[in-house]
Amino acid sequence: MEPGSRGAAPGGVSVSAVLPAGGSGERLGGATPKQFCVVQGRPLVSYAVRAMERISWISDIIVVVSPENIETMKTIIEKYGHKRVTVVEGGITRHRSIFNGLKVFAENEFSSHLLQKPEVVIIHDAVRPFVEEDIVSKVVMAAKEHGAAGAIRPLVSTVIASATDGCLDHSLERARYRASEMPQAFLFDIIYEAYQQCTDYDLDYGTECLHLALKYCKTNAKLIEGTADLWKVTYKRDLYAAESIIKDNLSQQVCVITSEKETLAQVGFLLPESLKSQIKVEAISISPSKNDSRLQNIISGQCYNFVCVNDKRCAIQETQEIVDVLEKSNIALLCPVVLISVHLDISENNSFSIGVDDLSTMKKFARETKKKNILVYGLLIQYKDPLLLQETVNSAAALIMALIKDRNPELIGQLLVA
Ligand SMILES: Nc1ccn([C@@H]2O[C@H](COP(=O)(O)OP(=O)(O)OP(=O)(O)O)[C@@H](O)[C@H]2O)c(=O)n1
Ligand SMILES: O=P(O)(O)OC[C@@H](O)[C@@H](O)[C@@H](O)CO
Repeated sequence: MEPGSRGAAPGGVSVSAVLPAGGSGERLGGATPKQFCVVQGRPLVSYAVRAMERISWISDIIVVVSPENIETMKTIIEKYGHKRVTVVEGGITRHRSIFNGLKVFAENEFSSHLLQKPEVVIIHDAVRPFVEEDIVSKVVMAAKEHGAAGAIRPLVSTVIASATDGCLDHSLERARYRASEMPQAFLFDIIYEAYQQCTDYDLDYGTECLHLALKYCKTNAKLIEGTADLWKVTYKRDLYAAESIIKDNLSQQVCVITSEKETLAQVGFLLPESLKSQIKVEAISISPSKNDSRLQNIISGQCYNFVCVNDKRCAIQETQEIVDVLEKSNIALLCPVVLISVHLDISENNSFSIGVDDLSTMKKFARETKKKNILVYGLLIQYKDPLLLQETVNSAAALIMALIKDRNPELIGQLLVA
């Protein structure tokens, strides 16, 4: 559902979310706090915001950032068209940031306008980009019933306690314990009351919101088994892992576009067949016009990869028409789209030649299109002997999959040869 339209919250409760994003990311290193590190062209925080936006029954999304990042966050919201988002100033610790995020519903000193207090408030670290509606709904429903709820995951390592001499004192039976993850959710009044009663020690050294609800409101949170992708980006390896998962999510489907021309029909059939063993393929035979319903449906289905098979030496015109359709659809606003322009040379003597001018035209076109977050690559399929057609098409399919999976902006405008 598009952000902005309201759906029915689970159990009919009003729900809002607080995303703490005010940290400095010391453990990850680098000058940029991890929530603002760019992954596939977009800051990490934008993924968590988008995940909450997609949940239509979340009324307000509060992003809590450090004072020096307020403007950065507002720019991100503007650039990526995020809706229902309010930016609030964070504190020197995560608990203090979360508390500030909650205050915007209770005290109007923290925001230019007092937001409607929700019955249930979700708290979700902004550096946990992979959160789906299902787990959020389960946690919210459990919080409505129990007062508090949180996602948990099995421990990977055993928890041990060290003695003062630095040696093992004891270890915990791993099966009895779980890792506390996010999202968490609370009846607003419970978690707000808990934060109001917090000592400075709690606010400065605590790491667990569920504990605050228990300590100050005698509320035993309901624990909900979460999915493996709820992990938090903490170290550099986590950022690499997040990028890899996002690329994989973008590489699930490809649309192969060929025209009805006879010269293209064979490759236009063989190429999708060769790709089908590696990726979901939508093959359409059209001259891409702006209002072709099949192309529009494929784009609406969140397809981020397109292959355009042409028989012209430098088919920028056809590719430009697809770029126009993609740009109009806004699909590249949040994630880069891969567009591979396949040039077919099946002439007897391979007279088809791509000159320096063609290559520089393609590079120039690709550089311009990159500004629209569309990555254009060239691929030449040439063969003389019809018996080599299938082998050449298989090689082309392998190159197409490599370009889709890698989504490397440094290779835009280059011409690969199958
Ligand atoms: N003063 C703080 C500290 C942390 N957070 C947020 O709380 C979430 C989880 O905290 P953590 O992973 O510890 O983030 P950092 O504190 O930035 O990491 P580090 O401890 O490595 O500095 C992050 O989204 C972080 O931005 C926050 O809002 N305000
Ligand atoms: O301790 P950190 O600041 O790294 O991250 C906060 C985590 O402790 C927290 O997100 C979960 O344990 C759930 O409370």
